[in-house]
Amino acid sequence: MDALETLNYKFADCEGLEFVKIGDLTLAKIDTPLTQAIVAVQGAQIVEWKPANEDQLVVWRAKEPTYETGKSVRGGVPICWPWFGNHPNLTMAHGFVRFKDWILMNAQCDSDGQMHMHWRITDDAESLALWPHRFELDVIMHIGTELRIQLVTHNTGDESFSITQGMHTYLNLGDTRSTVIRGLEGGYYLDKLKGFARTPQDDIITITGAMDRIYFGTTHTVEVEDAEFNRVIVVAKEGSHSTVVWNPDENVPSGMLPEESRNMVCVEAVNAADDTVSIAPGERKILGTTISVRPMN
Ligand SMILES: O=P(O)(O)OC[C@H]1O[C@H](O)[C@H](O)[C@@H](O)[C@@H]1O
Repeated sequence: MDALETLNYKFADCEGLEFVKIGDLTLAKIDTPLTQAIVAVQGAQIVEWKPANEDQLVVWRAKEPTYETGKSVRGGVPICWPWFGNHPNLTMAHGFVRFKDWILMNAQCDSDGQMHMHWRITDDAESLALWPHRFELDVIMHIGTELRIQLVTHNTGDESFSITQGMHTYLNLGDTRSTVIRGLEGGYYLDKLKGFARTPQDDIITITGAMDRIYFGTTHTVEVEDAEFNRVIVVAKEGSHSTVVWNPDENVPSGMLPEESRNMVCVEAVNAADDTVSIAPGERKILGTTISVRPMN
């Protein structure tokens, strides 16, 4: 049996779950009375998600992404760990776990159609060469009318370590030009497009061009009001004191067409820059995010 057949055999009793291969990647396709989602084994990455009763995806995926080993699918919720953003020496942004194949420890579908998945990776020779610490990393997903993801870092070594991390959540919008983002006003952000200049955010956010910002002191829920699709996407979080808001405008990265930036924004539950997390030997710490959606009117 190859890896795909093994997964389909092992989780054959889990209704609404099927494993398929696209390009290089093995993907879990979830289709239940409550929800539709795709999760990649590489990176334990949610690739797309919506509640079954929504017409449009809530978690966005590029129209023509590449499904390649060593590359995140453009969209979804890439897991960034153990560093978020650029590394001082390596060219690899957002850590290495988004490029690793994760082990699906368990998958279970409730009778109402809610899917639960538990993914794990641990340190190995390759990870230790990039980042010299022992760890066990779990991703717990509850996929239903809401999408809840928890990233649990367990320090299995005998020295403390420090991480930055993120749930790089892409949200699907009818049109950025008629979208506002509430919940980050009143604080400040570091503007990556202006040399990380510290900038106050007095008002609610509108998306008028490229933005790449880290908002600080933001533990609370953010609401993304999308007039075009007449809905509000709610991003709640735990264990995070910073939030990234990103839209590339026409400077799109690989795997995305320039016109597609009108239909997405990333609102990311992160621990970024000075918002580091220190984990003692034997300790576990959680970063979590919950995405939900409601009608605007
Ligand atoms: O292309 P990626 O490595 O997935 O990164 C995509 C984006 O992620 C974050 O939101 C960063 O703030 C951006 O600067 C970066 O361009």
